[in-house]
Amino acid sequence: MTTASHPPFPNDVPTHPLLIIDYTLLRARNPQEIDRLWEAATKLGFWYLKNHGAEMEAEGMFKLGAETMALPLEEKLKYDQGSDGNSAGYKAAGSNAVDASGEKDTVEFMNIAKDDALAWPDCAHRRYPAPVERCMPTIVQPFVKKSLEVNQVILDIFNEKLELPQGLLLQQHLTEEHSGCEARIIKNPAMPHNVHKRALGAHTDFGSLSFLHNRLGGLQVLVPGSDYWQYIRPIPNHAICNVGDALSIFSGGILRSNMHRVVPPPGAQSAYERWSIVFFTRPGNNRTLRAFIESSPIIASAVSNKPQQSLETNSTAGKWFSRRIKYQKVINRQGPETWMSSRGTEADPAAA
Ligand SMILES: O=C(O)CCC(=O)C(=O)O
Ligand SMILES: [Fe+2]
Repeated sequence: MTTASHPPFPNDVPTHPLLIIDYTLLRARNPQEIDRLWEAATKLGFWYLKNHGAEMEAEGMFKLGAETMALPLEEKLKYDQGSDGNSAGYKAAGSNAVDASGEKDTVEFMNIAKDDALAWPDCAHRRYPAPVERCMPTIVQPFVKKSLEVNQVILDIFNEKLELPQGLLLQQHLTEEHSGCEARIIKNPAMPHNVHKRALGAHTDFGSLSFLHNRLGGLQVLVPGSDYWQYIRPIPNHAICNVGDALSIFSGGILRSNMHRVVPPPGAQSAYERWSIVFFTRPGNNRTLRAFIESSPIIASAVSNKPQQSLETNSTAGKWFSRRIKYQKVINRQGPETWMSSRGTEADPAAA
């Protein structure tokens, strides 16, 4: 990994530590490592993952990202995700709000749907800029497949810890079913030292599991019980994993979908472009988002202990996802209520 080209994360900036989970131990179903993962996933919902085996694939995605984002803006805009709630495609900087006031974000994304990556050379939803199409079989597909594999192992472990019937969580996330699963390339421009614009507003992730690779600081979490943002320090070759809304809802709130945001990197790192690569595992579009109370006594008891929390969304994963994307868009904004319409579990005070 190329870390030499930018200054290290400053030592004088406070960070929030995360548990470091070893994927090779998880794959071997090591009971102690599973307990540590469980602690991380239920208390904060974030952890580092080492030895995940996707280091080379992520590196390929960083290179592809640089080539893709270097295209002229007008070329990238030909692949725009639009404003109707579709995620796949390009999201220009400034097209999403970062808060209820409608302030604009500073990041650009290229979202590549898992369905398109796996259907290539056919197309499931849409086509992508030339570098992405060219690298689909050599870089995107291997990254998507590795990420799916890692997240499936974690889902299977959560399934057992939640005492769900075998395979129930995996059935919500079948690879061959169309879903919002996607690979994302994120670029935030270098910012002048005195500019503190939020790159990505405070949010919870929409899907089940996020597998994130970043190099510069800027990711921050709001730790339960505290009211200030804390940086997560990037560690070379360690992915940052987190639970999203869908998995939190399926688990009756036992697994935590925690608020996070992205701000410019701290200290001398702020003079550099910030890049990240994410894979989001999300349920099949037709799966209903609700707690599995009939399938697990521990989920049933978690739900009955928090009667105020709304875990009956009456929404499919596809609709939930599409609503959140649509109402984040500045172009769809009518007022603060539009931002509220884009919210997921973070809007539910009982989930805090
Ligand atoms: O870039 C990062 O470090 C985090 C990105 C993120 O939170 C997201 O894309 O949902
Ligand atoms: Fe996120």
